[in-house]
Amino acid sequence: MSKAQVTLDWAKDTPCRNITIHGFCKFQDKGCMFKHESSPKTPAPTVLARPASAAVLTPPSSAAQLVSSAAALKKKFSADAPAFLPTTSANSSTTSFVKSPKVDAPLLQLTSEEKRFNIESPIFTPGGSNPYAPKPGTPVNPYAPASADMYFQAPTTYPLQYHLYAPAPPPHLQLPLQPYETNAHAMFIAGDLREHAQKRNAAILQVLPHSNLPEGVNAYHSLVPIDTHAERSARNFGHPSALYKVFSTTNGNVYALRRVEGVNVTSERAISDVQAWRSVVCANVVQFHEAFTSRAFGDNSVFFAYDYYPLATTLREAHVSPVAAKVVPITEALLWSYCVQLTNALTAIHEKNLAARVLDMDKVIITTRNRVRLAGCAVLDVLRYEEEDIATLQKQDIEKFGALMLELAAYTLPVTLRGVEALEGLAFSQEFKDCVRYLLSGSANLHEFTRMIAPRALAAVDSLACAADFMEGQLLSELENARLVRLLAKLGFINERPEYDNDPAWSETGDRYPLRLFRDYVFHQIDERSGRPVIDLSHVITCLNKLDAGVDEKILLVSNDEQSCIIASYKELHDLIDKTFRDLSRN
Ligand SMILES: Nc1ncnc2c1ncn2[C@@H]1O[C@H](COP(=O)(O)OP(=O)(O)OP(=O)(O)O)[C@@H](O)[C@H]1O
Repeated sequence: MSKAQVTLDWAKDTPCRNITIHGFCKFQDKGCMFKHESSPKTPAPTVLARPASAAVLTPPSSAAQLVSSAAALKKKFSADAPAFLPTTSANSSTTSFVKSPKVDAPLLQLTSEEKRFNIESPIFTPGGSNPYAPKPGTPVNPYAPASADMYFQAPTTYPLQYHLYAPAPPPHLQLPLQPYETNAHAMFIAGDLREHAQKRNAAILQVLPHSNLPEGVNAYHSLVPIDTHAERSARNFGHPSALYKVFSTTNGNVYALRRVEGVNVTSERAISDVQAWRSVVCANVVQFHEAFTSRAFGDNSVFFAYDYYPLATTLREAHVSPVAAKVVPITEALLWSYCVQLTNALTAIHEKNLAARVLDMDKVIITTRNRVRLAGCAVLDVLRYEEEDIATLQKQDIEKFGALMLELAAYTLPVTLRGVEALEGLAFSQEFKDCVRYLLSGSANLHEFTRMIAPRALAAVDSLACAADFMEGQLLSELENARLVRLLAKLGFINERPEYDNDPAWSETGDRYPLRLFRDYVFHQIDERSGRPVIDLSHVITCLNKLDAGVDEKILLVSNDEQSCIIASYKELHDLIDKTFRDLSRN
C-alpha cells in the first residue's frame, strides 16, 4: 500500500465538498478520494420521468443537502429549461399555428435597445436561436404541465392585481415637498395610465381555451369574440355579423376579424376591388387589411381583417348604453372634437374615391381617450357591390354624418324632446347648429364644411398636441426603466453566489470584490446617526443610471467592517459587471 493511499483512506467517508458546492465533482473518476454517493454521475431517465410533486416535495435534510440537491437539479435540468422561459415558438413547427402571441403582438415587440441587449447577452434572447431549446432526443421537462405546449404560456385565470402597485396617496395625505424633492410616483408612469395600458395589453393577450370556434380562419388563429352582445343584429349590413380578436400566422400581429354570415359573393371583383381600402391610411379610420371568403364556420361567410384596438367601445356603448360601466357625458366640446375627426375620416375616404357607407353610433369606435375611428368600412363594398354610384354614396355619407351628430347632441335633451325638432332645442352654440343643419341639407360639400369648422379644427389640433406632450412626458419618465431592470437582473445573477465563496476572484483581494462593495453602496447603506437602513430610491436610480452609462465619476466603496476601501469609477464597475456576467453565462 502506497503512502498516499494510506494518507487518503480517511477521506472515503467524508462527503466531497465539490458535491456540496457545485452539485458534482469533475474528479470523481479521476482520483478524487472523497465520498460521492449523493451525486449520481448521469441523470437517470427514471428520475426525469418522476412526477414534479415527487421531486419538489422531498424535503432536504440539511442546508448543505439543499444546496447540493438544488445544484444537482439545476445541472440535471439545465438543458430542459425552456418551459420556464417566456420565449418564441422556435420549436412549434409541429403545430400549424404559432401559439405564443406575446412575441409578435405589436405592443410587445422588442425595441432596438432590447435587441441590442439581447445580442450582448444571449441568455435573455426572446427570439432567434434559443440557447435552452431542447436538442432532439433530450428528455422532456418533468415540471412542465403534462399537456402543455412547451412554448405556450398558459393564460392566467386571475385578473392582474392592480392594487399591488401602491397608488399615490390622496392630495390631503401627501407630505409637503420642497421644490428640490420628489417622490417615487413622480418618477414613473401615472398610475391610471399604467393600469389602462396593462388592461389593454391583457386584452391583446386574452385567449379563449376550449371554445367551439374554429381553430383558424385562413391565416388567422386564436379567435376571441369581441362583441359581448347576446343578439346578433343584421341592421347594419343586412346579414348578422360578429367581430373576433385574432392573431395572424403570417406575422403574429393581432387583428380584428369581422365575419359576415351567410353571404354568397358572386363577383370576384367585389373581393379584389375592396383591397382599395388598404390605401386609406387615416388616424380616424380603422385600418383595413384584407377581405376573403371562407367556410371555416361551416357556412358561406365573408371576412374582413382590420387593425385591432384593445378595449375599444362604440359611441353608443360609451355615451348611451345603460350597461356601460361609466357613461361619458356628451358636451359641445366633445361633439366638436368628434366632428373634426369624422370630417378628417370622410375626407381621407372620399379622396380615394370610396365611401364609408356605414356611419352610425355602432360603427364609430373610441379607441383611446376621445379618439374616434370609423369601424364598419369596406363591408358593404363587398355585400352590395354593384349598388350605387360613388358620388351618391359620398353624398349619403355626409348626410349620415349630420344625422349622427344630431343624434349624439339630442342625448343631452330629455327623451320627449329628441324628435325632429331636437336641433332647435339644443343648448349649444348657433355655430354648432348651423354646421349640423348644413350637413343635413343634402347639398353639403366636405371641403366647404372643413372651412366652416376650421377654428374648431385648430382647437382639436391643440388638444391633440397637448395629449401627445403628456404621453411623451410619461414615456420619458419610463424610458430608462427597462434598461435598469436588465441591469438589476445582471446584478442579481452576479451577487450572493455562495458557490464562489472560496473562489479567489470573489474574495476580498479578488477582481470581483468591488461588485459586492458596489451592491452595498447602492442598497445597503446605513444612516450614520440613527444606524437605520437608508431607503432612498433616487440614490439607487442615480447610481444605476450612472453605472449603465459607465460614466467616469469615481466613488469610494467601503466594506461594512470598514476594513477594505476601494476607489472605482462607474465605468470600471460597468466593465467588470459585463465581464463577470459573460463569464457566468459561459459557465
Ligand atoms: N377594430 C376594432 N378593434 C377592436 N375593437 C373593435 C373594433 N371594431 C369594433 N370593435 C368593438 O367591437 C365591439 C362590437 O363591434 P360591432 O358592434 O361593430 O360588432 P358586430 O357584432 O359586428 O355589430 P353588429 O352585428 O351590431 O353590426 C364593439 O365594442 C366595438 O367597440
